[in-house]
Amino acid sequence: MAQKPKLYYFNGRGKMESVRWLLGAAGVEFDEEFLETKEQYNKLIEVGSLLFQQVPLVEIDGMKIVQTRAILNYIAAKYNLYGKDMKDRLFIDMYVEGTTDLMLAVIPLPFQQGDAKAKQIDLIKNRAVNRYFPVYEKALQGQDFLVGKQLSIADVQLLEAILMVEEVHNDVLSHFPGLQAFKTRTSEIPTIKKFLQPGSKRKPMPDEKYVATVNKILFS
Ligand SMILES: N[C@@H](CCC(=O)N[C@@H](CS)C(=O)NCC(=O)O)C(=O)O
Repeated sequence: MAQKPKLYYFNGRGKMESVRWLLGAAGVEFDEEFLETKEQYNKLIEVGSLLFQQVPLVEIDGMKIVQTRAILNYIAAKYNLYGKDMKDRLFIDMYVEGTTDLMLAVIPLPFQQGDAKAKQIDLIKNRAVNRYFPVYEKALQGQDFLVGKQLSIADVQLLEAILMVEEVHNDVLSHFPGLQAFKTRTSEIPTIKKFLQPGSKRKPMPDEKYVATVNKILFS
């Protein structure tokens, strides 16, 4: 039996969360090693596991792979979540880059304070409502999935992004009926439903402990 993928990252969302989501949606079980100390991180660098001295790192199919996009693309292709042809993949990639950009606006929030944080919160709403969500609302008109007739990484990441933005602005979908329906529909897909249940590998909103661990390992 093939070994389960193993994820190396902090015990929190960050750049690894989309990988957890994608494996969850694919129905693939995985193990995790959480970085708690600088020694652990330095050791991964010393033994040559981190190509660019950065996590996320995923051990899968006998390889140690880094760079979030590369990891996600590999998993999406392996588990048939990457469309049926080159043209599908092109649109999937564009949609995924959009949700990635939106989520990259949310990820730094726990590390920010005061005015900078307030500005970032405003920016997130502005970008979600005026730039990104209208595109997905339109793309979903008359169809269940963003690209073609099957679930892809683009849908999985869109649901992740919607839930993430809703944690900051809970009314953000109020003018997007298509996205509301998409959220309900996609959350009912059995593998995703399971991933959304308490006790799954999905990480909660980052807390102070997570922020302190990341700061200690990367910035001290
Ligand atoms: N392009 C990389 C960036 C990864 C990245 O910035 N990782 C952070 C943790 S989230 C890191 O390891 N930083 C240490 C460093 O850059 O020296 C990716 O998307 O995976």
